[in-house]
Amino acid sequence: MAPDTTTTFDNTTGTDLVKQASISSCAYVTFLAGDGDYWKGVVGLAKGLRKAESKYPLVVAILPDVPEHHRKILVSQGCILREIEPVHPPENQTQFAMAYYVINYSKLRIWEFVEYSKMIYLDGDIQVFDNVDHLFDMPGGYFYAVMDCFCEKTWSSSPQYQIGYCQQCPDKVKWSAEMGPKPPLYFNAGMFVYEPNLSTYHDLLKTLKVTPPTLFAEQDFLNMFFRDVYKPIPSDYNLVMAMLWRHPENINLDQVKVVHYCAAGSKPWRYTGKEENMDREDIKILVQKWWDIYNDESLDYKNTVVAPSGSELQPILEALYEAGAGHFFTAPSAA
Ligand SMILES: O=c1ccn([C@@H]2O[C@H](COP(=O)(O)OP(=O)(O)O)[C@@H](O)[C@H]2O)c(=O)[nH]1
Ligand SMILES: OC[C@H]1O[C@H](O[C@@H]2[C@@H](O)[C@H](O)[C@@H](O)[C@H](O)[C@@H]2O)[C@H](O)[C@@H](O)[C@H]1O
Ligand SMILES: [Mn+2]
Repeated sequence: MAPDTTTTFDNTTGTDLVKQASISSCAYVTFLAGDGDYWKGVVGLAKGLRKAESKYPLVVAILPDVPEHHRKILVSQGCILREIEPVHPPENQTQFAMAYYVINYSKLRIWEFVEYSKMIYLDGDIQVFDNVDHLFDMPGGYFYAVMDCFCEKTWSSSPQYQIGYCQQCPDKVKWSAEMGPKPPLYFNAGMFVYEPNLSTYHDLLKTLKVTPPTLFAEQDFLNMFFRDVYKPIPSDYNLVMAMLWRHPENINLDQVKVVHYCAAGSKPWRYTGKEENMDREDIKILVQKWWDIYNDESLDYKNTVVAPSGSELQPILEALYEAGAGHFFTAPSAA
């Protein structure tokens, strides 16, 4: 849990100016690589979190190949940029489900962000339509994420797909014993709640060195690594798009808070409607909802929060700034 900073101040009037300043060191974090168009996803996410009135910042773990003009756009939208070095999986002839998945191992760097006690990772192709800040209050020590679905063609080379087994409907086609041990619950790595920690970080990198890459790259690796502490959370917190046509019985679109545009052809900023399932009415509505936020100028970040001077507030602002709230306002000017 994020540490609560109980701060009370005596001032000349002897009143407590601040009963409780809970500077919770929590933040959302996403990942951006390359000079392509995923930066649009990150801008959409930053504006979506603002629209959902989240009280936490969005950190963007960026690879060195993200160009300066994309970085400037993200900063202008209030993002906190953290440049990371790529993480490469061991040399191997693995065919990833998507060739570009190899860069996704770099996500592992976010365990190094220990200035935050708890973070929620969100892919750049995710949008948050309702406030999910309460996820930061869940008990610590676990890895929270939404269960994935094995029914898309991207899974076609997996044993699950070959027998038609999916954890979303385990009784439809049962896992047969001769297939070996039933796979443990498996999460989608596009959204998860985790606790940055240096020893976990070093353990991740050390374990990666001796783990042959597999179909879903870092997603498979994270599922293996956090298997014993993984706790499923409802799909409202990460609607893996294919669930809409694969397991509609498991989805209540009215309750969905977070949408993951991971199905082929569903990235809103590239949407043409031509790929399979992309002509569905629910997809068109979700893509339009993403664009409504992306195009909403009232959601653009404005440097509106500047520390007001004034002797009364000064000691509070200095304490808050020292306690790490510096990303909410500029350094208070000397009294
Ligand atoms: O060219 C790329 C590809 C991926 N990503 C990041 O890596 C995440 C995972 O890739 P993607 O979402 O495309 O995988 P999917 O969830 O669709 O399988 C993206 O959301 C982005 O945050 C990126 O920044 N640039
Ligand atoms: O690098 C592996 C990626 O694997 C996952 O994407 C997949 C997975 O969800 C499949 O189940 C879907 O069928 C597929 O569409 C989707 O792209 C994560 O979303 C992404 O963040 C990243 O970890
Ligand atoms: Mn994604």
